[in-house]
Order: sequence, then C-alpha cells, then structure tokens
Amino acid sequence: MTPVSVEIDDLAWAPARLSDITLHVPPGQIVGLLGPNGSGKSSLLRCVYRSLRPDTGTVRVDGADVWRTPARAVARKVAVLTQDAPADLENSVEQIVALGRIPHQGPLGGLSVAERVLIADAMRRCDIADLAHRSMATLSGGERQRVQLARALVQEPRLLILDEPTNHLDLHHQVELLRLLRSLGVTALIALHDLQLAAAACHRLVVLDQGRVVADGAPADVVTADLLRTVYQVDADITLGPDGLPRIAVHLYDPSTAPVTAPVTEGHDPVGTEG
Ligand SMILES: Nc1ncnc2c1ncn2[C@@H]1O[C@H](COP(=O)(O)OP(=O)(O)OP(=O)(O)O)[C@@H](O)[C@H]1O
Repeated sequence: MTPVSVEIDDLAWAPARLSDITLHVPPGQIVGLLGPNGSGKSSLLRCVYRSLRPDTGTVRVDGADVWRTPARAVARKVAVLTQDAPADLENSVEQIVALGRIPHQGPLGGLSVAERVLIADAMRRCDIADLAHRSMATLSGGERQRVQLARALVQEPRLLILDEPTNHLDLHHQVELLRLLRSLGVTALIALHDLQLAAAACHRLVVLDQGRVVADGAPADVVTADLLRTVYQVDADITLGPDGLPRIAVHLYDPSTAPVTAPVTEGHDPVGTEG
C-alpha cells in the first residue's frame, strides 16, 4: 500500500479550543501527538478521520478534502483505532477483524480467499490467532485492543490513526505494536502519553497544549526538560541515549521532602531491613 500525505491547514474547533492548527505530514511519516489530558489530541484526530467537522480549516488526505469525500472512500484509505469500546461485544474476534474489509467490499459482500489469508495474517501479527473464536465480551482490555489493531490492519490503510493504542497493553505488546507500526510503511498519526515510547516509535512529535501546537519536530528536539516543565509542570532530567533518543528521569520528589526510608509494616519486611 502506498502511504498518503496528510495536510491540515488553519484548523479550528471551539469546544476543544483547537485553533491555528497547521500540520503537513509527508507520506510514510509516523507522527506522535502528545499533550496533557484535554489538550485536544483526540479531537484533532477525529477531524482527520472525518468524525468531527472542524469549524474552520481543511484536512486533506492524499490531496483530497476529507469533508468533500464520501465516508466510504475515506475508509478505504484511513483506518482508525480508538478508545471507544466496540458495540458488538457478542461477535467473535474473527468476525470483528473481518469487519476491516467492509470498505473494500462490493454490494454482495463475502470474503475472497486472499482476504481470509489477510485476516489470518493480521491476527497472527497481533498475537490473537488463539482467540479467533472467542467472543469480544470475554476478552481483556489489552486483547480487545489487539483485535481492533488487527481489524485496522485488515483494512489495508494508507493512513493509520491510533488514539492511545498502548493504553491497555503490557510492555511486551506496547513494544510489539510500535515495532509493527514502524514495519508497515504507512503514514500514521498516533496519540500517546508515554513520551519515551513516542520518541522511540515516531519520526516526529507534535505537542498540543490547550488546543494549540506548542512544539513540532524530531523527538530529541521536542522532548526537553523545558517542555516537560512548561507543558506538564513536571521536573525531569533528559539525557540522550546512544541511539540519539531522549531518556527521561522524572523528579518524583522534592529533594527536601523525599522519603528517606520506606515505612515497614508489622510482619512485612519487603526490603529486608529487619533481623
Ligand atoms: N463533543 C464535545 N463537546 C464539548 N467539548 C468537548 C467535546 N469533545 C471534546 N471536548 C473537550 O475538548 C477538550 C479536548 O478533548 P480531547 O478529548 O480532544 O483531549 P485529549 O488531548 O485527547 O485528552 P486525553 O489525553 O485526556 O485523552 C476537553 O476539554 C474536552 O472536554
């Protein structure tokens, strides 16, 4: 699949205070969208995947204004993974993953042999092949998340939009998801809260604060102590690792009030200070 460009120009949407958003993403670039709770990440993504019509401004995917393009045509290019729980909890995992083919199907529906192979392959890549016949209702949060990712892959998107995709995932599956993302060669917009993972997985980071872009650039240029202090009100030491990526050591405690030793409760000596 050839990746697409995304061009957001002068976008504004008042309820999320989004304003002056201009963001041009070349084909194949993975952009991490960062920012505090309520800064407008999900709203901006919704404007891109045509679920929210901005008050002003345009969003073009592959050169076409998404609001002048039929929803089905957008869905053939853009796959979305959101935090919204799937409504169809009684369906099996395999049925949910197969839904990814709907934008590509003709009026008669039905899956070709090639599409069945694609579905099996996506389930294997997302580590859910063993769950194929389980109902969604019986899955854990992380398993459901991986099912939604497999559905998105089956859609064969040219743009992938992921809203906090690592939310329910354990560390292994977080790393696998981000590795998979890098291997796909698609354009991606991905809202993340983990700055360290975002820096490792994305070519470019864009930070929103109160609906405005406050930083945009290469991970090492964006993830700075100054940004953490001004945008997140967190003090941290940032060093660059041998891979050129930022390593974040957050100051959890004010040194003057930091607990020196952990309290030891009776009958429980986790650090072996007794005896
Ligand atoms: N439909 C809506 N109507 C009114 N306000 C909304 C609507 N959708 C979002 N908002 C508000 O817009 C702001 C941005 O919300 P959004 O979900 O885009 O933030 P976010 O950066 O994704 O946050 P989080 O990190 O908490 O997921 C919030 O204050 C939210 O309450």
